[in-house]
Amino acid sequence: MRVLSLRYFNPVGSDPGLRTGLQLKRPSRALGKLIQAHQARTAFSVTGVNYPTRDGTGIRDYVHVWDLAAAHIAAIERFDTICTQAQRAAAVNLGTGNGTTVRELCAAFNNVVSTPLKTVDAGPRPGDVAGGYTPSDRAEELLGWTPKLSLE
Ligand SMILES: O=c1ccn([C@@H]2O[C@H](COP(=O)(O)OP(=O)(O)O[C@H]3O[C@H](CO)[C@H](O)[C@H](O)[C@H]3O)[C@@H](O)[C@H]2O)c(=O)[nH]1
Repeated sequence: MRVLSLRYFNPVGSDPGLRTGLQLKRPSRALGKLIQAHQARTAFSVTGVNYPTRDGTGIRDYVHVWDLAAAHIAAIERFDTICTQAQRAAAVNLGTGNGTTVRELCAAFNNVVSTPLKTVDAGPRPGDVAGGYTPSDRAEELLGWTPKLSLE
């Protein structure tokens, strides 16, 4: 068996034609929670404000679903050259290479909504980590893939 693993970092976004959007009634992840708080006009809880990051909040690599879709197409097209009998398995990180903190995510959200969101600082979620982000050199080398869309 030959396996090509695509390791998404934090997928966000929707179809740029806006034919899809948030599908979950009770989202648990940051962007879904931001949308939920905005719609309900409640405060968004920033879970963890003392991490060793530039503003103390968790840092993640938010990568657009449209870019992830393009990576899948490239993976199918190049599968036989990446995964050979000699090299049967490969793993590729898919991220933007840019870390975004929760406060930066909130600021980006507020740039595109009419009513700015209020935030409240809260304790860290159990087991949560400061986070990280990934370079996409390997994805570029193997898949010819680079992310095209930013958080903005
Ligand atoms: O209401 C919230 C929700 C999240 N965050 C913060 O936002 C950042 C991102 O949190 P997410 O839950 O959106 O993403 P995680 O990377 O922490 O985890 C999610 O993405 C992972 C893969 O990247 C796994 O799939 C995991 O199960 C899933 O919860 C974290 O710093 C978190 O503390 C808040 O401040 N408030």
